[in-house]
Parts: sequence; C-alpha cells; structure tokens
Amino acid sequence: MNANDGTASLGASPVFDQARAEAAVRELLAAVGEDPSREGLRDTPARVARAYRELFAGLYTEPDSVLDKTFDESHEELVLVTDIPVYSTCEHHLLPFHGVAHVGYIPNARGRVTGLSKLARLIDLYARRPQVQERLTSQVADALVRRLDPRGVIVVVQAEHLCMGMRGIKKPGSRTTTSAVRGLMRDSASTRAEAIELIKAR
Ligand SMILES: Nc1nc2c(ncn2[C@@H]2O[C@H](COP(=O)(O)OP(=O)(O)OP(=O)(O)O)[C@@H](O)[C@H]2O)c(=O)[nH]1
Ligand SMILES: [Zn+2]
Repeated sequence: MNANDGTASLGASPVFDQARAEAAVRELLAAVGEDPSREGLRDTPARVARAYRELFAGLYTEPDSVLDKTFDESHEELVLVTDIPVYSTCEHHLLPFHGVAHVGYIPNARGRVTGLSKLARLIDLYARRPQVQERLTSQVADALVRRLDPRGVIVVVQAEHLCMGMRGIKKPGSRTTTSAVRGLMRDSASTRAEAIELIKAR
C-alpha cells in the first residue's frame, strides 16, 4: 500500500478490531442521544461492527490479488464488461455511494487476459474501503495496468452519493461519472471513442 491509496496511515496490514468497533458504535449511539442499552439497540453495536467489517473488506485483502490468475487467449481486441454494480462508502461522511462500473481493456500482444468475474471482484474490493469515487476509478485502472500489462484500459464509474441525497445539499438522483483511461485508451481518440460508444450502446 502506498501514500496514494488512501490507506497509508493504517500501516501495511490493517486488521479489523471487532470489540473496538462495537464500543465506538455504542459511544456514537450515546452521543446522538440514544440509549444503547434499550431492547432494540442491544445487539446493534455488534451488528454494525460486522457490517463495517464487510463494507471495508477491501482493507484486509490485497485487491490486486484477484488478478493473480491470468491466462493467454491470443485476443488483442477490446474486452469490456459493463454495468457491474458498485457499492462503496464515501470517506467524507461514511455514507454509501452506489451505481455501476464499466471496465474495459485491450490485452497485450501475448493476449494476457483475466477471467471476467475478476474484473467485478477487483471493483468490489477497491469499493469496500472508505473511498472517493475518483480514487476508486483510478485504482481499478492502475491495478489492471500493473497485473495485465494491457495495451489500454478504460474504467467508468457512474454513482449516486447518498451524502448528496439524504443530507446536505439534498439532491437525490444526481449522478456522478468518473473515468480513468490508460495506454491506448488515453492516447488514441478513436480507440477511446469505440469503447465509449460500446458503453453508451449497452
Ligand atoms: N470529489 C468527490 N467528492 C466527494 C465524494 N464523496 C463525497 N464528496 C464530497 O466531499 C465534500 C466534503 O465537503 P465538506 O465541506 O468537507 O463537508 P460538508 O460540510 O459535509 O459538505 P456538504 O456535503 O456540502 O454539506 C462534499 O462536497 C461531498 O459532496 C467523492 O467521491 N468525490
Ligand atoms: Zn460523502
């Protein structure tokens, strides 16, 4: 993990501390004026802690490891998976942002490809961290560059942020689109246009 991945201050191997998370949730409930010991809230700290462990699972697993298994398929054209559901957590408010991701890459001359499900797993693990949408998008693109050495990569994420819907500016339904392009997708306008057309036509 490095200084740009948003997890640097956590050290090399973050671990989930269930007891500490439970205590923090109990304290938060008390801080908002609730009674953490009342019947309906008794099991809530443990439940919330387990939920956070799941939502932040990408801190405890190295996301790029899902690309450990690759194979050669002598396919040098675009591979594009669209509409991968994304659920992530905005690191500013710890509220969800959710939507879809479209991930495409052009394998290198050796045709090194990965299983299609691995692209969705990659999105999933990088999303399961305190995130901002821009970083999620570029982390996925950079992981594909590192592991597949492809000729080009495009990642587009379209998401709605609940911190903009249920609080603050209160604009539910507004959607944010972020993209990250690498290699040929950045350098060749026609290659990028082809991928964007296919994303739009899905
Ligand atoms: N660029 C970017 N901004 C985000 C993302 N998620 C949330 N934000 C924004 O982060 C900003 C945090 O702004 P602050 O002024 O520090 O916090 P705030 O007072 O709660 O801001 P408001 O949401 O405007 O009420 C807000 O503008 C959010 O909309 C994201 O993924 N990317
Ligand atoms: Zn937010």
